[in-house]
Amino acid sequence: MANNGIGIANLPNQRHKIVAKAGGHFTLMVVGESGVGKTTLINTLFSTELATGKDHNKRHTKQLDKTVEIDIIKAELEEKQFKVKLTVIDTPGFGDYVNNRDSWTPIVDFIDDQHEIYMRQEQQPERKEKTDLRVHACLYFIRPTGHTLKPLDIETMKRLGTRVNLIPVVAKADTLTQNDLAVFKQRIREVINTQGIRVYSPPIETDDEASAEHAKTLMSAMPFSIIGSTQDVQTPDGRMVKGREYLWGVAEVENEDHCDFKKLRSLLIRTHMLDLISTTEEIHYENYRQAQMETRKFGEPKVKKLDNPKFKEEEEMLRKRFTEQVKLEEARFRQWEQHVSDVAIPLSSTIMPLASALRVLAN
Ligand SMILES: Nc1nc2c(ncn2[C@@H]2O[C@H](COP(=O)(O)OP(=O)(O)OP(=O)(O)O)[C@@H](O)[C@H]2O)c(=O)[nH]1
Repeated sequence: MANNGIGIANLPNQRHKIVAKAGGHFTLMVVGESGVGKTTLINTLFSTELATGKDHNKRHTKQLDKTVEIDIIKAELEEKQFKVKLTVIDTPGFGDYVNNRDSWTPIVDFIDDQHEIYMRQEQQPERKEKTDLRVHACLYFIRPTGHTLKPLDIETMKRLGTRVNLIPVVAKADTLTQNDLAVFKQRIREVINTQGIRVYSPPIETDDEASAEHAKTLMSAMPFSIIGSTQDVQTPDGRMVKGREYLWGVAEVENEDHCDFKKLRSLLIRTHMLDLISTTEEIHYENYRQAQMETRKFGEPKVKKLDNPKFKEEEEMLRKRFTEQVKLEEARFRQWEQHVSDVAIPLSSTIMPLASALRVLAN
């Protein structure tokens, strides 16, 4: 029978057409210390100058405002007539300070707030045009120290993993030797396991051997080592590739022997974008919704957390200083009072006889 595009068997094609026409909406968050290569990777991933780098000479001035910022970059990408509205959430300022305690708070709050905004919109009678900035994947950049995860990495990843599809990446993989990189990745995997950090794992489809195999390869490569570069360079054997040139040769972005960039790109853009979107909806958003529904009445606004731990710390310090100042002033006042009463006693001893003499005179 000729396939005329009608029937249940054609549903996947129909769905493909509908989805292709409507396009997708994908939100990617990047978290990592300054200069770890976030901007470069974003530009390498999407082959465009999507994100502009920061002025690294001015980085020291960030110490003054002491907050992690949230930058939103929007772009529309098209590949093979499939449009994707891409939103990249950058988080400059993370890990830049001497005391980085709680520097994950603005990031975690942003993720929660997006779930909250979406949930509130769903509860409205008119639900057509929803603003949706729920984060579908979060790339966590690990500095290539070659040692292990830092406490800040562990604490932040723990909090991110329960809220979002967390994908850890080892940044600037070209700065480590292949051997050191393998050891570093193994150590990170061990810490992730022992600390119970939840990371995104692609689903293993039992009915599709090829994709199950692909998913397994992706999983075993976690945390993905990456090299970012938008520069075209020539390899010693004459190929033009995206990479970074060194005296010893070229570190190639798309060479699987050099790093896992291709695997990461495949996961994000080619094979698992839809899964990242649906797990965000079905797991992370549902978790948030359920947790909120258990503690709030329908339609009730969220109690805004004013107790940012960082502000709380400052408030506590101010209160202490104020109390000390008051105590000091009180002591000074008491001293002065004592002094006044010491002076007043001899004075009263002269005034009193004078008063009785006057009274006698008056009589
Ligand atoms: N060796 C090496 N250097 C890299 C790599 N990726 C980026 N860099 C360099 O690292 C520096 C910082 O890169 P950015 O992409 O601006 O880093 P960032 O994380 O966006 O930094 P902020 O914008 O300050 O948050 C630049 O000089 C890049 O050329 C990489 O994979 N390997």
